[in-house]
Amino acid sequence: MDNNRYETAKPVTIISGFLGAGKTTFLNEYITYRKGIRPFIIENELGEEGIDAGLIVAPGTDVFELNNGCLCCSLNEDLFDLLDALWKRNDEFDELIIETTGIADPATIAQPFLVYPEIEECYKLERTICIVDAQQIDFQLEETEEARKQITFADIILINKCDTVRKGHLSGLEELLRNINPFAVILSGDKESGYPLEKIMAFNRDDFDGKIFPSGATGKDGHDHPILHPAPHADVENHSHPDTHPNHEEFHHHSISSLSFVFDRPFNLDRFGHRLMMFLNIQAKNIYRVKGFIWANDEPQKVIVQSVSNMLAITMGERWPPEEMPKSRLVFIGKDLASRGLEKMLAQCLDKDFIYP
Ligand SMILES: Nc1nc2c(ncn2[C@@H]2O[C@H](COP(=O)(O)OP(=O)(O)OP(=O)(O)O)[C@@H](O)[C@H]2O)c(=O)[nH]1
Repeated sequence: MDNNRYETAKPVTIISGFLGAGKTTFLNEYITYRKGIRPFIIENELGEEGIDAGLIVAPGTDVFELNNGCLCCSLNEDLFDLLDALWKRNDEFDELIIETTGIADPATIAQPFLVYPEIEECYKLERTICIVDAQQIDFQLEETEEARKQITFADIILINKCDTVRKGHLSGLEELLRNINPFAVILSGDKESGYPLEKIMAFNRDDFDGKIFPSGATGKDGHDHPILHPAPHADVENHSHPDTHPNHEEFHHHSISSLSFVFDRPFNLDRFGHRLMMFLNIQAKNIYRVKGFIWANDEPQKVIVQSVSNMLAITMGERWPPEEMPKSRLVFIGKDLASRGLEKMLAQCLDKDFIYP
């Protein structure tokens, strides 16, 4: 990267938050609010199948997908290369936004921006926002370390999904979050009533510099070694099952793993919704997140599948492009995922009578 770029350094926003907290939903609002400012978005997803990029609503938004790994560990080296490559076309965008995976440690992703001078010259980390699911966060804090790390490193904690909890719950939650991170600005909102974007944009990280480094991350000074480490190899398994056509990709990150499925035969939508709901109810403690698009019989549109814990939402997306053979893509993220059971359950929901054209 060239030197003396400080004046033109691109502002960077990191959006973190546990699986399904509402990062992509917030990102869509953020981009809409910043109309006229050209964002470049880095979408990092755990599974082989990138789903989030397809859920970005602003047309023509520049989205780069980094899938099948986590920027905070296995893809950390890729981030450096990407930032380098991106700088060469820096006249094409005004700001950089990174949406992390739901289990990323944002401190590791932010570190290069804060302590690596070559990057700091070109990119200025303006804010890290942690999206918190008002309803699920107690469970997530109890069950995982990742949710706590994300809150600890945030400049701004945005309590999301306030529509799903009672008002009284929010004051207790705010106190809990303040105990975890006393330095963050705590805000709240939800997708229906909106987010306090003006306050978020007014936040100036420089006012807080030096105060918010948790253990494991360091301030601007004192580093004389490269921050980006070579990636440890992800543990990848690949199976193929000719009768149902799913592709499995599994890798482990901390104790959380993901399973991706691709099916080229349509689902029976009623059976799918019913079976998945039952499965989630039984497995709610293990399955943190399901997301994807499915091809359902007789539906000209993609069917969007979203679940956080055992809350399942099935909605209609855009039409399948006529030139594209529809395919269902589903990602399951959780602990001790039973791949055989999941595959069997999904295979049972396929439309058995479908005949390939
Ligand atoms: N009730 C309610 N649901 C919400 C709100 N925000 C997001 N959701 C829903 O929560 C689900 C997950 O939202 P996403 O924005 O995809 O969450 P995410 O954090 O990007 O998910 P991952 O990238 O998989 O970690 C979707 O079904 C959203 O529609 C909200 O404020 N209220």
